Amino acid sequence: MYPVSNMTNIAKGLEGVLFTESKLTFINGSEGILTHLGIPIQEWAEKSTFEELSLALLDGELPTAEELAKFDAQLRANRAIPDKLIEEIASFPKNANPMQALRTAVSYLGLFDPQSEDVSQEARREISIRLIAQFATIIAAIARAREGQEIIAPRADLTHAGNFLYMLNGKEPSPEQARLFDIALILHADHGMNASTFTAIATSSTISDMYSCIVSAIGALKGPLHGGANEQVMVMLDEVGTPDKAEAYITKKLDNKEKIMGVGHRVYKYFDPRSRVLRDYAAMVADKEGKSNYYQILETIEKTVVDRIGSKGIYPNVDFYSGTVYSDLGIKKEYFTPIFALARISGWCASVIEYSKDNRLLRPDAVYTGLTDQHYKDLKDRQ
Ligand SMILES: CC(=O)SCCNC(=O)CCNC(=O)[C@H](O)C(C)(C)COP(=O)(O)OP(=O)(O)OC[C@H]1O[C@@H](n2cnc3c(N)ncnc32)[C@H](O)[C@@H]1OP(=O)(O)O
Ligand SMILES: O=C([O-])CC(=O)C(=O)O
Repeated sequence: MYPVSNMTNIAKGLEGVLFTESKLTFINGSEGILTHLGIPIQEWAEKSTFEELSLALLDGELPTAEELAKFDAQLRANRAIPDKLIEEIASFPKNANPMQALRTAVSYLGLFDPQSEDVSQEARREISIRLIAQFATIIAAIARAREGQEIIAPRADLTHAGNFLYMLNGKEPSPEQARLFDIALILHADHGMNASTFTAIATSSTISDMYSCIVSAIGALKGPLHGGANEQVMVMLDEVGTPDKAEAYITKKLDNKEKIMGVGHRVYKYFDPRSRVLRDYAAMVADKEGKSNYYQILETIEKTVVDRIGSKGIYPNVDFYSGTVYSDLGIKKEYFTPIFALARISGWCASVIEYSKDNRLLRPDAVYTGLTDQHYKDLKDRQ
């Protein structure tokens, strides 16, 4: 008989387990507070840019104007992707899931990077800059190819957000549209030890290469319990149809013990502060464009959920309102999760770099609950 460990210490879902230190992101889930480098997310959204937050996360400090200008120039200079990759993306099956396509494209991109096997901190940072820049080009190319449209080359004279919308929609966005998208990217850039960041770190903890870390993270973000929820919220809105049907729809789902997408969070037991910022923009868009249908449905769903299960700590998360903002920018729901990745690439890279400074192999354990004292039985003796 082998010793069998006791079950009392299982932290299911690693809930509340502290495995490392980080100076990047702080979350207070009971009060709905999120900060990066100690600065509230609302201030980042109001005053900063995705470029600046990305650099601040990579280096763990606010950049000077000169450092930011250099980083911005590096991003602009690194937007192009290899022709071979463009050809490959153009040949992906049209019905492939865009997150599968992204995972494949990033893996393929790594084959062309002569630095890809270098796991030094300097190389990890240089690769990160290229990945942040090239994610935009890859995701826009995947969307265009999937829609049967011509792939558009990046432009160096536009901001990161503006250039992405240009490559995606085939026309330059207005400054307001580019800024709105920039804010959405800021809100999604990092979020502590979420499942995809943890996955990236787990891969990096074996001293694996940057591309492998990011490909692992894309796979984790894809699921509907994490980044995939934003697309599912739009599916729900289309199922509901009109605002007057929202309350009955949600009540029925909750009565049937079904989950509502875009609400609930492992850490937030109150409003996710990112959902408040996005709600304000969603409301603005609804008023301005007279497109209030989705917004009104969401408002009713929010009220019904908070009334019914707010006491369990279930409130809207970041995925709840983001889709309506993206829809207004002409983005189809199939691309919402890749767009989450477009922002989260900064957090993934920054977290891998931070963890690698004082690496320790991640290797938790499981309580063994299987058989003991068995012996191999020949196939012929098994029933
Ligand atoms: C960017 C992001 O990743 S944000 C999260 C995006 N994901 C979603 O929006 C998917 C919907 N939400 C969920 O599935 C969950 O809230 C998660 C996975 C995000 C977090 O789940 P957990 O921390 O494991 O919470 P858990 O499942 O223990 O829920 C606690 C209670 O709230 C209920 N609950 C949690 N989320 C929801 C939901 N979305 N709808 C209805 N009830 C819910 C659970 O059924 C459970 O009820 P019970 O105690 O009566 O059994
Ligand atoms: O932190 C989490 O578990 C999920 C989340 O909100 C994010 O990744 O943005």
